[in-house]
Amino acid sequence: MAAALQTLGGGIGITLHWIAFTPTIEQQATEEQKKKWLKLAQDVAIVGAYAQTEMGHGTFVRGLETTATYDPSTQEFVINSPTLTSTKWWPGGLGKTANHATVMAQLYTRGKCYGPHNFMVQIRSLENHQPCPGVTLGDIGPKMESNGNDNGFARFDHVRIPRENMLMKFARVEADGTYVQPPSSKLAYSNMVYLRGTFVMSAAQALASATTIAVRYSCVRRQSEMKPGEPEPQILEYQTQQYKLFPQLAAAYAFWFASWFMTQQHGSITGSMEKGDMSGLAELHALSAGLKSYTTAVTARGIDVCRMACGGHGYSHASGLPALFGGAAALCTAEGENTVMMLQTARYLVKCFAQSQAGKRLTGTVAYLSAVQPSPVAGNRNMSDLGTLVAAFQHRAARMVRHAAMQMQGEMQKGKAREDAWNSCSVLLIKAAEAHVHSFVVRNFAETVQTVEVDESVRAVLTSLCQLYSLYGITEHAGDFLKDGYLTGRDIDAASSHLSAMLARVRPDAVALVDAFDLHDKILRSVLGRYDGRVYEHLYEWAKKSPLNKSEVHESYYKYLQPFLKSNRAKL
Ligand SMILES: CCCCCCCCCCCCCCCCCCCCCCCCCCCCCC(=O)SCCNC(=O)CCNC(=O)[C@H](O)C(C)(C)COP(=O)(O)OP(=O)(O)OC[C@H]1O[C@@H](n2cnc3c(N)ncnc32)[C@H](O)[C@@H]1OP(=O)(O)O
Ligand SMILES: Cc1cc2nc3c(=O)[nH]c(=O)nc-3n(C[C@H](O)[C@H](O)[C@H](O)COP(=O)(O)OP(=O)(O)OC[C@H]3O[C@@H](n4cnc5c(N)ncnc54)[C@H](O)[C@@H]3O)c2cc1C
Repeated sequence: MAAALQTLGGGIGITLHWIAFTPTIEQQATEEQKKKWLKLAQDVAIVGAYAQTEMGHGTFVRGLETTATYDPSTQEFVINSPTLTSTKWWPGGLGKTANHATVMAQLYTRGKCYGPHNFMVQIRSLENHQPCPGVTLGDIGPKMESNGNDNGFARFDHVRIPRENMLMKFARVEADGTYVQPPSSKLAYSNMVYLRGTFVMSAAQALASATTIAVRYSCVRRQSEMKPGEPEPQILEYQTQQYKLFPQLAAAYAFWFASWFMTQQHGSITGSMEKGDMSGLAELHALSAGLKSYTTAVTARGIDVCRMACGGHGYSHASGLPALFGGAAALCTAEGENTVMMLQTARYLVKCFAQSQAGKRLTGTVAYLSAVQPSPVAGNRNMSDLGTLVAAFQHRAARMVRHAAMQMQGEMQKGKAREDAWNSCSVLLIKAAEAHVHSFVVRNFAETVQTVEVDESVRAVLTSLCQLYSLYGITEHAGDFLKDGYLTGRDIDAASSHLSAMLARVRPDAVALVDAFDLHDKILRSVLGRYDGRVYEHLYEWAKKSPLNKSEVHESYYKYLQPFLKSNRAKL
């Protein structure tokens, strides 16, 4: 259903109905409210948007300007857009598709502001789809990609909704206007944590798609001479092509396994939260924010590497790679801009470091921060051993977290306010948080390949892929590992030569590794990545369908070129 609506063409966007609007009802509505709206949403009897971001604020949720003011005399909330910058801006489906929206607004009752909360607002008539009274709607215009989705704007002119339309699972407003606190003010943000977790899977899927296209095409494409007089080789025989593609292929698997962990963590922690135990929320937020930021950034860069590895045809929309890149680029900004998200993870790491310094034993994804010894023990390490590689990444992350936190402490000891010290160390903090997430992805990848129930021959291939991913990370960030002598130059050279060996070892399984994603041609939508490998015939057919080829001489010749040529010839 969703796919059908999605492919209806321009102006229809139902993605956010499924990934944001409906989950918000599931996570933030009371049982009573779920009875009223959840089935309607699940059956697409209503279509919703998740309207949080405004023209003036996306990152800083506490700065949102839309207001929801409680009127006890009518037991209604008045939803209002007081300024131009309070206009809701970007929500998917808001422009032309949705007839409902969960609107994030500053809640006012009895003259006091209680911060951002979610409200269910009907925005279009269920009869004729016209905007409801007081609601102004529209599309925000063409974007980098995903132009089939009507990301829209909305303004509210004192729109009245019943008190019961405030999503009240966590916080409540009683009939007399009394505000009842939630167990944590951040529970209103819970759906963002959920969505960020799903972005990790989207990143894996996007990178899986891009590597499928590029690896298959690299087996079809033959170019140049490796040895004089020999036939042109498949471009995948070039080590440079393997160096471009196989780390992205390994990352797709690494991120897919990380998304398994994220899904499991989200389920178990939200399960505990349902029973009132909020203790896991902070780590869940930090992990989802960091993984979302890290995986989407690596994926966007990786898709562009795949695009470039396909030469000119990679730049054509026939490849499917520009569209994938545009989508992945959106994942870097949406649902929490990547820098801001990684800073959230850094904030959590600095807190955990301080607790560890105070003697607390750390657990979960930060346990290694307490265990790692500051003084490195140099020596000839076995750079093909997964345990050695995981330990190297954890040492690097622990060192960088410690360094950033100590730098910040130093700034504050010089008299800087905490916020100023934070800002002046934020580049170090970002790098430390990235190293932390990278070490988590490596450890999780290694643990998964060692425990996942597969045939031993498959385990061997996945182990090679994990070694390749880890060795690539070490050689790409060699300076971080060399800095305190934990790894030596010899170790880095060993890592580099093992990486070359891994490229050669993965080569025979490369096509099987992408075929394992089982991405149908209809999903891949790529002439270059076709399962049957008949690229050139279908590239020609694809080109012939270009709108410009509808006429042999395009109308622009008569309008512009012909007069221009004539006038130039007349001057000769
Ligand atoms: C191997 C692979 C196999 C593959 C198999 C293939 C299968 C087949 C699949 C098919 C494949 C097909 C290919 C698919 C390709 C897909 C890729 C293309 C997709 C393209 C789609 C385009 C994108 C569409 C979707 C877009 C959806 C976007 C929706 C939105 O954007 S909604 C709006 C999102 N907005 C935000 O996120 C706002 C961000 N800002 C904030 O969250 C907050 O403002 C803040 C930055 C966190 C700051 O908040 P505060 O100021 O309040 O907090 P402060 O920093 O002061 O901290 C206070 C304490 O609060 C804690 N805290 C903060 N937030 C949270 C929280 N959420 N939860 C808990 N706690 C929180 C914080 O930690 C502080 O705590 P303290 O330190 O203890 O004090
Ligand atoms: C394709 C797409 C779909 C979207 N769908 C939805 C949707 O359905 N619903 C919805 O509500 N929103 C949606 N959004 C909006 C999205 O959530 C916001 O764009 C996103 O949260 C980023 O906020 P912003 O645009 O205000 O960026 P800004 O925060 O203005 O970012 C600009 C720059 O400022 C920097 N910056 C900001 N704050 C800090 C800080 N504290 N420290 C350091 N640097 C900082 C950022 O790192 C960035 O470099 C969508 C966006 C896109 C692109």
